[in-house]
Amino acid sequence: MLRLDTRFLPDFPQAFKEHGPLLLQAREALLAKRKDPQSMLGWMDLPEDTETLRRIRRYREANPWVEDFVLLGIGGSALGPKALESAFNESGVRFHYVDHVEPEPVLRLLRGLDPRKTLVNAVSKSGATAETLAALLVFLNWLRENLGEDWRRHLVLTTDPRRGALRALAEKEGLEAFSIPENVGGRFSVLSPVGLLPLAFAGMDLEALLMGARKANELALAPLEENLPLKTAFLQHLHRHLPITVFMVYSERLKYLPAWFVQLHDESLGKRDGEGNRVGTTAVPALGPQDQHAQVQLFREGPLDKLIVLVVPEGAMEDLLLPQVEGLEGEAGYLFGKGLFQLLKAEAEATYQALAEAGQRVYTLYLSEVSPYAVGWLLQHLMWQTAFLGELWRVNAFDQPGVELGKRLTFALLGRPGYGS
Ligand SMILES: O=P(O)(O)OC[C@H]1O[C@](O)(CO)[C@@H](O)[C@@H]1O
Repeated sequence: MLRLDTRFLPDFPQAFKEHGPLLLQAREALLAKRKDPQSMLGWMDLPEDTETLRRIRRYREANPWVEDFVLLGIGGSALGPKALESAFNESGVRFHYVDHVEPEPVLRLLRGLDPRKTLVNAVSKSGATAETLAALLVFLNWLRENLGEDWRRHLVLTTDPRRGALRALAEKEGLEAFSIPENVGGRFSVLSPVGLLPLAFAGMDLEALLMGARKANELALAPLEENLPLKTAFLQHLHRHLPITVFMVYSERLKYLPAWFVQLHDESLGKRDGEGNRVGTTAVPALGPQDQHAQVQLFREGPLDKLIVLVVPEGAMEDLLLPQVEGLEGEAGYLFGKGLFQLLKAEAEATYQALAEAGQRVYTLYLSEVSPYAVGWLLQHLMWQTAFLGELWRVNAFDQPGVELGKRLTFALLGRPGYGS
């Protein structure tokens, strides 16, 4: 269950009603592109793809020996699985993410792994990402050196159905490979094999995850009054004059979710529009209660230049009672006999009120609980929010031209042929 609370934005309901035609027009414009394979809207259909889920489950069952799962990938090829595995891994399989190029942690990882018990999943839609290719060179060589001809069973690829270096490698070596649909972009791919394959090894309830995402799809197509994604897209649109949008999650299990949202929001919406104007707001990640002892100072007394979104669970899957401890009555007596979740909820509510009191524009998305269903709903909801904003801000939410120069300069610095010196 996902519930929007805008009690500190009293002007919102009326403004939402007044902008109804604009919002419905944006939705129509987006949906009109749905049939065009170039439109990159395939993420809308992922929650219905039960055939891929069946294939992934069969692959998981055929490989019960895995004790360490190493994901090689970056950006949308790592952030989604990392966020969900961190929240829902109950399997005992250890996960490692090589989504960087710092040698020491990679060396430490290699020295600690047993290749016979390790499955490496290289994830790259393009098959051209330098960080992922570098990691693949290391781990493919490591598997070959340690396992001989058996190495092929320990490497699975997730990539484009037809193109790119990873697809070519899979075909040449007869490797197991899963496809990222051509019309699904990286930061929208968490419900494709990019997320589903690792999460199957993490023992996550993937049916519930996809069921929640289907709920978000249903609401995105609903009439205005029930249309949660249009409501939060409009909240972002109404506050587009504020340069910062804070995404603050009150869940330790979801601590990697803000990084996933930062890529989704900033890489989709930080663009030039049709007239060449620079468009976009900056997503700032935050974690409760950690940032009550950090960024909240800035949010309370710094510039009133932020739209703040709190993501707060309303219930716990299980709670932990705080015992009485003799000698701590003075300072901690008010906690005796309360549940830890009661403290989490009180702190989230207090922060919500304190931020509103400071004059920041703030709203809350309440999750019924941190469950696969509720988080699947939230992820797909945020993808719809982002896609609607692309229409409202007249930008292409599904490309990322701005990241290309850095890649070309890297190639030149490394002397890649055809990229200058
Ligand atoms: O999955 P790939 O093609 O390796 O891309 C990884 C990431 O790099 C980007 O393409 C940006 O360079 C992101 O959009 C993407 O999530």
